[in-house]
Amino acid sequence: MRLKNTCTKDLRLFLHAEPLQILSILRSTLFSSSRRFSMVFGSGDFGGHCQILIHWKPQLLQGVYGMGFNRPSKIQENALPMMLAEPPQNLIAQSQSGTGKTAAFVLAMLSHVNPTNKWTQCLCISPTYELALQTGKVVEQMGRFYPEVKLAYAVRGNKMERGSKIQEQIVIGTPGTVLDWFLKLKLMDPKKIRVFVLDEADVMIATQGHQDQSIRIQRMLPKDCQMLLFSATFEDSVWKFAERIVPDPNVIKLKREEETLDTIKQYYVLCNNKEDKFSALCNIYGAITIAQAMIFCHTRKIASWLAGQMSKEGHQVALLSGEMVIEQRAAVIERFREGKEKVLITTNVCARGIDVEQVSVVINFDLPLDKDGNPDNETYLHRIGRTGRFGKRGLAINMVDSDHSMDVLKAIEKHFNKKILKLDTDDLDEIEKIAN
Ligand SMILES: Nc1ncnc2c1ncn2[C@@H]1O[C@H](COP(=O)(O)OP(=O)(O)OP(=O)(O)O)[C@@H](O)[C@H]1O
Repeated sequence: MRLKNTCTKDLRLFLHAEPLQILSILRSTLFSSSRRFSMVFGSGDFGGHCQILIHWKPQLLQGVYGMGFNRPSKIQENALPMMLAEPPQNLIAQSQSGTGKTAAFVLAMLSHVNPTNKWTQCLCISPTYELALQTGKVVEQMGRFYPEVKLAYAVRGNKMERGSKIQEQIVIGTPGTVLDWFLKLKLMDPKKIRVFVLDEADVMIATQGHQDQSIRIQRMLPKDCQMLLFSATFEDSVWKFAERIVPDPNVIKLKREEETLDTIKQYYVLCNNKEDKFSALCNIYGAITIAQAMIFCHTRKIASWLAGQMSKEGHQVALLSGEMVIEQRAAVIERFREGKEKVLITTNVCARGIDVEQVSVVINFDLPLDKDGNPDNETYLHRIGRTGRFGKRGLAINMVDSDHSMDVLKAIEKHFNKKILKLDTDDLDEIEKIAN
């Protein structure tokens, strides 16, 4: 067992260490001195220095390695020791999109479950149906060598009978349905929950009613239940919410300029109108090979116009928008994930958090604005985070078509303190260069 540095921030564990050895080192270094500490760490560096996931259930390690994970990301390296500690530690954690937060808390949930107990012990709430299903998929994949652990989805459409009891140890759902399962249908006992995860806290509070529902759920849980909250961004409102949800937390937080990943290159293109933006898009497609792309538009009308134009050009296009029922949306995302369509055109909210590995380019056909027409930095971050997943390189291209959208771009640039470079889409050589 080689341990380079025993300071909490820099704890490095190397492959081939026995799980029990690791555990005892973790206990003696991380947890004995102070129960509460915070860390700030750099971005985009998957370092390669930490080589093992701390674990002791062989079925779970098998699942982790079976997913092709052989080293943890920075957030996993930092958060897992706290999440897996005894006694359980509470955690508020921020990490950029696509850096492995979901995988981290899924591993924590799976490791805390007692499979012989046939009741719900771990509860994860997600802001949308799609995200709940996506997280469930990770549970299924990671837990596939651990079949004793079962999963249920507390989402709209999953009809349950009042008074029946949920035997699944892990429940993933959206806040409204989870509340119904607790209160109206009495399907599970909140007092038996040992791990509570709130995922995508920033998206959660942006959805009407979810904030209050989340707080109501949290209040029903036992005092010693482990509370974990994750978010890609931490505006003040998210932070206040997080503190209400997670008492006495350990905190992992990023500096503002670390919020955008260095692995995602950001550009803007100057255009005059939507037709002009479309021809810039065609030039980009003509110059570089794009595995899969996501294109964000401000309105459904523009999104469907663009989908029509791109289809005429021979692209396989999928359109995702808010007016679709959730099952339709899930089906569109699934087809895109399977690579049946190469382009996904969408409006704002429903595409947050979607994890599709092959997305190499994100295009903001329209820059993100909040409901008052101001720059929406959080949404920008979520959108560009659909590419550059897990240390891969990604490209984000913003279409600017007015003085106002230029102002929006400048404001976003200033907010994240990251340069967004100009791209001339008439110059094919230049486009080719940025893709390399
Ligand atoms: N240790 C690992 N090694 C290799 N790949 C990993 C590892 N952890 C996660 N991944 C993969 O990286 C991608 C992003 O992971 P994940 O969805 O957990 O990120 P996230 O931070 O939750 O993203 P978001 O904030 O967008 O929801 C997924 O495809 C996942 O399978």
